[in-house]
Amino acid sequence: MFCTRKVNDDYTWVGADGRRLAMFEGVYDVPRGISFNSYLLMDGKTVLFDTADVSVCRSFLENVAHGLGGRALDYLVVQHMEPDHAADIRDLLARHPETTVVCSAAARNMLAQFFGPGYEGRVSVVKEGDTLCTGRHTLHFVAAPMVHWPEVLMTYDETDKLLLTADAFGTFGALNGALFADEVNFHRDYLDEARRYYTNIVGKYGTQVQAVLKKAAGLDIQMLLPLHGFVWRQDLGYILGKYDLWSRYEPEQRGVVIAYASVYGGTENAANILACRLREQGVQVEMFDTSVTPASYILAAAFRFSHVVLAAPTYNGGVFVTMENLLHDLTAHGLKGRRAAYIENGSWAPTSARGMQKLLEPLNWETAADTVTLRSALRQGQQEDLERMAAQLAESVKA
Ligand SMILES: Cc1cc2nc3c(=O)[nH]c(=O)nc-3n(C[C@H](O)[C@H](O)[C@H](O)COP(=O)(O)O)c2cc1C
Repeated sequence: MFCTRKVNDDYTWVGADGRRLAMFEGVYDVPRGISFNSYLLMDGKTVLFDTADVSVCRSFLENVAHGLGGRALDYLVVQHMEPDHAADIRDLLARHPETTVVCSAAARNMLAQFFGPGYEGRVSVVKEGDTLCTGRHTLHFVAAPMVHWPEVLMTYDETDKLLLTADAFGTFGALNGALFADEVNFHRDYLDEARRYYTNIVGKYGTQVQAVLKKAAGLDIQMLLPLHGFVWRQDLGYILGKYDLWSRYEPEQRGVVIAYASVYGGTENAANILACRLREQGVQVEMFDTSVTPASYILAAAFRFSHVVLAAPTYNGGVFVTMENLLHDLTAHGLKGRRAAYIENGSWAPTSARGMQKLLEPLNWETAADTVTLRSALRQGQQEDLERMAAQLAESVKA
């Protein structure tokens, strides 16, 4: 049975929630599920914006059929070829031989890569500035290359003043019956997952996001329709403001993320003591054990806060493996402008601070405090080293 929601008079959400996915894109756990959004415009011509993930194909096709109410599907606008939105294209086009695919030239090539030959005759390639009139509605295509794939298009409906944003403004988390961000307490219940979605999936492409935000600033936008998460029809400045900060790599909050790795507890002990000394000085702290918390959460926290403390044992002459993994992730996402401090540990030749700094070199982070070196465990007098680190960090956080 169909499960759809009206966005407005002419647009209908025909997507689906997924709650059985263990790992989104094979990397990100999604304990609260994820939605795969697709939108149907019913006008003189009918237009579907993107398809959905293979896991929700049956519900999606049922929703589209219901939304069309027996009418032909004139256009499928493919804004993004990533399979969580494009996997159902083949099934959809098999059911609708009348449909023309509207997409960028890069998406046309990917269509052939994913689905083989046979679609060329059904594709109409559009580029930035091209329009499609469907009757009452005029659609403008806005190129959004590398937000976060090269073929991405966004679509601006100048009639209803809404922007279909592809993966931008998405969030992890199923919709659970809500469609609009103003139907939930987004700030309290979804912002963390929106940040984790943005920073991990789009975060590397801050420059490209800034370019799209500049284009968006020139449009009168009343609604944002992303491919995951909620439709924004109120307080658009809130989410646009977050995207502006995140894409400029500006922290949302002054404070310290402490990410530590520890085999036997010595490094963890030092990290806990440092957290106490920081709190005593009124500094906001968030702590993560890199062996327990997936890197995606720690990366998102590092985007949120201004300072990062990294604490890890030396491991076979290098850095303990779960910390090494986190540092690769931070570097891969190009997070700029954080200030860092390091706690290293080793039972015979502690070198993990140097190892961590080397891994983070491409980010050019400034160092905010003297490194603390443990030899197996904190020894008498080393509490003072941690106090000094906390004082230096507190000064830098409050600067
Ligand atoms: C597999 C393995 C490799 C290690 N390699 C080194 C090393 O190369 N240099 C060193 O000084 N300590 C090395 N250590 C020792 C740990 O770094 C040291 O015991 C440290 O104090 C552990 O900190 P923790 O109590 O936070 O787990 C190694 C330990 C293990 C288990």
